[in-house]
Amino acid sequence: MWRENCIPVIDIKPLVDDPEIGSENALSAAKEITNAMEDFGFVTITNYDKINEELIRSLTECMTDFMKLSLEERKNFCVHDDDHGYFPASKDGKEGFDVRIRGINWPKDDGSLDGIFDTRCPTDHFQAAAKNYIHLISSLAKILINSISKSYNFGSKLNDIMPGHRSFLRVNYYPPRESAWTSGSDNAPLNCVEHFDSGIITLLYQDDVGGLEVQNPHNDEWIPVKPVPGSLIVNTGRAFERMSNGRAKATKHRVRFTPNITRFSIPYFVQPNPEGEFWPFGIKEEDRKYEPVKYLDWYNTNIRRYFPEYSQRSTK
Ligand SMILES: O=C(O)CCC(=O)C(=O)O
Ligand SMILES: [Fe+2]
Repeated sequence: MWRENCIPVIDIKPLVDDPEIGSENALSAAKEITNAMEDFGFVTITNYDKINEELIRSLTECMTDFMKLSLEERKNFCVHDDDHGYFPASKDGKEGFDVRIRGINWPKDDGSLDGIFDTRCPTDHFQAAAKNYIHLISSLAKILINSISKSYNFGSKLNDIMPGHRSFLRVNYYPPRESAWTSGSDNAPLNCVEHFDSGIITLLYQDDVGGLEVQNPHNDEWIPVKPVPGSLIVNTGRAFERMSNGRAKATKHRVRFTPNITRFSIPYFVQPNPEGEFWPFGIKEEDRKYEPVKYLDWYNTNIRRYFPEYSQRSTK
């Protein structure tokens, strides 16, 4: 447990080159990821070169242009009854834009994604950049879900609840501010409140400003998740913790306040079909710690209740 107080960095290329995990190298990358999900709930992965600087720049430039609109104009892109579109700053001062392709199927092996593009974007350029990002990140999601399924003997159970998935991309924009809007359990000034992610996994890009921290559940200490150029972060969501019978850990995280600087992060929240049922897959009935639940019911009763400030938005 918490072998060292720093988040492991893993080269993902062996797994991308061999997603069926036939080679020793792919197997050892898969194992390292599993270990990290159980120790920290967080891992930094390198060498997924499809998400490159240019792709990130085009998305963050579109978001920067959008932020030049007045708040009133930006609010035209809010979708109040569903989980996409613009969300203005609330408790922690962070704002952002959620973009969703309702995945009819889980991505095909060539990375192409069938789906319905739900989100009205501010410009065609924004829409194209978001679509492009979602296509490339969701093929990484598929590789990781496959690796998780193999490591935990899920069989096809997890893949079976992915068609119709409601994964979504969020572009988080932290405006430059002189002081923080909120603080943490230890009074640290924050830019993003302490929270768990709720889905299966989150694939997160953070820029080089820093500030992301994860809590060691054993001693409550906050550990920085340092920006590593060209990397992405993978973290465990509550649903995967449950599916793995508590072996993978969803760990609390937050973003520390940094004065007078704009910060971007881009999470892709991998979530199953809201109607999909899950339980500790691959575990004998008598050893299961959790009952079967439907994703949306479980989210509404468990997650929304405990983190109202962080989950006002639906996962439909
Ligand atoms: O901005 C970050 O680095 C983390 C954001 C985050 O945890 C989230 O949006 O769930
Ligand atoms: Fe998060």
